[in-house]
Amino acid sequence: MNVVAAQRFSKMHGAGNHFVVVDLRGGFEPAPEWIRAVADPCTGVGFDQLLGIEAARTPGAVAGFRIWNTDGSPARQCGNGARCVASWLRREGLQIGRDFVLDSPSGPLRVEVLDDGRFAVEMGRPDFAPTAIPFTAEAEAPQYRRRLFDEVLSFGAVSMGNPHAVVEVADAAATPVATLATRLQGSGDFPDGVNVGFAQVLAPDRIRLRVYERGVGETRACGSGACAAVAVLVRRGRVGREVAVELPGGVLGVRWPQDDAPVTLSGPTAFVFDGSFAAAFAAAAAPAR
Ligand SMILES: N[C@H](CCC[C@H](N)C(=O)O)C(=O)O
Repeated sequence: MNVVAAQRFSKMHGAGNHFVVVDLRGGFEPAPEWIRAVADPCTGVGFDQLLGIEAARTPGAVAGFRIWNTDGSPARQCGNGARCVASWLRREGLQIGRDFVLDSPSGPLRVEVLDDGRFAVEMGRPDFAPTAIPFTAEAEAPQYRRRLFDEVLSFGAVSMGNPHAVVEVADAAATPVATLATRLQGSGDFPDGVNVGFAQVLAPDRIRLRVYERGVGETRACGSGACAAVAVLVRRGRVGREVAVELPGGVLGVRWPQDDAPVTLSGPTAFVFDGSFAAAFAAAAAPAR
């Protein structure tokens, strides 16, 4: 049987951040070339991340998932994706109640079902230690400064299971996001690369955010980026512990009750369509495991 031709998928989005969800439980292993082909919005489907559903890995979890970026690289954390995986599993008929655990590449995540297709995910504790990110700074600080070409960029850095830098800006809409983010990504300061957020504080409980992701580019929404932005801004005393994050694709809720507590991310999920890949996609796919 041609595993890839038979491979079904769902196109979903969470606050405008779009995903292709595939079920890996039958043994299908996506190859990087195949992932890049599916990511192309003209000749493939188009996504910010490919999400692969797997069996649970830890006791107590109902299922697991893996994450890939459009360039075929694996990612360790995806907040919007975790909500879409939860929604996908519920639609599949998995009896999961209102509160359950999913195994993500960066560890188990607790998920809560809210109303109207919304889900909340516990994204773990922000880790500001440079070695955890990883980031080459010698000591941890709320803000770092780096000269990049002709200007000095100030930013905070944190791991939400994946690496994030957060730059506070006066006007997110007017910020040259791609230029600044690719300079920071190319600086060599983040050995595993970095997702770069540009946050404009509107009020202590509301920010505007644009995120340029590692392995993807600018996205309409980034869940872990929203958590990272709030964590960095809380640490600098710029916002409170419960913040609405306005992204180009929608609004996400971020709550970080106290320093030693996990950050909770809430927001919408939506199904766009279901499909199955044509046989032509098989050419670039790896054999089944
Ligand atoms: N969009 C995702 C994050 C993807 C991060 C990925 N680009 C990486 O390499 O870490 C989210 O909603 O959290």
